[in-house]
Amino acid sequence: MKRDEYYMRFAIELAKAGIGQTSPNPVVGAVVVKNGEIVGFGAHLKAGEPHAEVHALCMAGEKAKDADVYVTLEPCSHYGKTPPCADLLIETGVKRVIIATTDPNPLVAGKGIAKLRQAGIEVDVGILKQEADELNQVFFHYIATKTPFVTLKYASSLDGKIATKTGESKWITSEAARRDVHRYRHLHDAILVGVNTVIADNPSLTVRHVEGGKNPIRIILDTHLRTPLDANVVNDGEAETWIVVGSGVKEEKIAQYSGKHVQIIKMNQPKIVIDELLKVLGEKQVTSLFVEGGAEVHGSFIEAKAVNQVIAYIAPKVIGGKDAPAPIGGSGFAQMADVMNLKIKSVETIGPDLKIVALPITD
Ligand SMILES: Nc1c(/N=C/[C@H](O)[C@H](O)[C@H](O)COP(=O)(O)O)[nH]c(=O)[nH]c1=O
Ligand SMILES: Nc1c(N[C@@H]2O[C@H](COP(=O)(O)O)[C@@H](O)[C@H]2O)[nH]c(=O)[nH]c1=O
Ligand SMILES: [Zn+2]
Repeated sequence: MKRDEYYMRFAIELAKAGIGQTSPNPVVGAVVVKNGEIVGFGAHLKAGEPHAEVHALCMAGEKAKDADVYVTLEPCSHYGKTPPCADLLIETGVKRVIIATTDPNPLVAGKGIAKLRQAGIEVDVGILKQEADELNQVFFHYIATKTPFVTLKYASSLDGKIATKTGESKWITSEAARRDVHRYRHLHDAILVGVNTVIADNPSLTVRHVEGGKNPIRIILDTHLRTPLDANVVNDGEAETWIVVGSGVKEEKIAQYSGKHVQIIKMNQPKIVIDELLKVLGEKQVTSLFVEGGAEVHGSFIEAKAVNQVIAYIAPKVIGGKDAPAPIGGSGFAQMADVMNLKIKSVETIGPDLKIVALPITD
């Protein structure tokens, strides 16, 4: 068993090579071992390209016959954009397949394991399952719900303010914390802010502090289409930009943005309903959504119970003032019995700031 964990840990490390670039696929790592020697390994790097097992078996060549193969996710058994790995493992004549976790994709979900066993291959499941599941929390959520995994992020002062009473907010957190935020932007398919943030901050919402970072799709919640025509997000062409508006917005108003680098998404209700929005984004293959505020948007996602992860950056500063805004707007919960409960997943310092990651407790 110890050897199995050793090789699976290596496969998990390999899987991380694809983090942030395999969407809408999961990240997967694979290691081929023969007579106690690693003879091949691989990771899935991009949707549509070969799967981890294919890379690993290709590297192993002849040595893959009668070998042990460690995979962090159940080998696929269907023809997606690539042929099924289970069939390749069988054709190759491997002896044993060790799997960390099953694949909830209805097209796979146990069929890969069944196929291998029917072919007489020994299959062990569950080695380092916890660590392997952690890698693909976004993929597992998306496959199950067809809506994006939502991370809500805010930066506040020690006394819980996201700006001064005059609306100033540059900067609350440090350069180091903001770099960390850019890493999350790179990892996400899309980033979302409300039109008030666009009006107040004129943000670019791009990834600048990360080498080779990819810019997520920029989504602006803007019920009445108030996004300034000269805003960065509308003019810089740096990233795909969608403005989500309510059904009451007039076509001639939408026409004003026709020459801009934006796509207007008109919902079928006057107000933007978060659950509807998430379905629309899921249909557009947005598997992960980074909600960066402001307070009203955060309030609407919390009230819709549409948050899967909260990341709070707390700066050792005191802004004060009853009129200075707090991170979560909206009407809020009246009774303590109704508040949103979370479990703290991690607390760390980044530069002078604190970073807390918390996961909502779904009863
Ligand atoms: N004001 C702060 C933040 N403010 C975040 C704003 O909502 C908005 O996303 C930024 O102004 C966008 O800037 P950019 O041009 O996209 O880099 N976020 C932070 O993490 N720390 C802060 O101090
Ligand atoms: N990336 C990955 C798997 N991904 C599985 O296959 C599906 C994508 O198939 P395709 O469209 O052909 O790329 C994806 O939804 C997930 O269920 N499976 C594996 O055996 N190994 C891999 O490395
Ligand atoms: Zn596969």
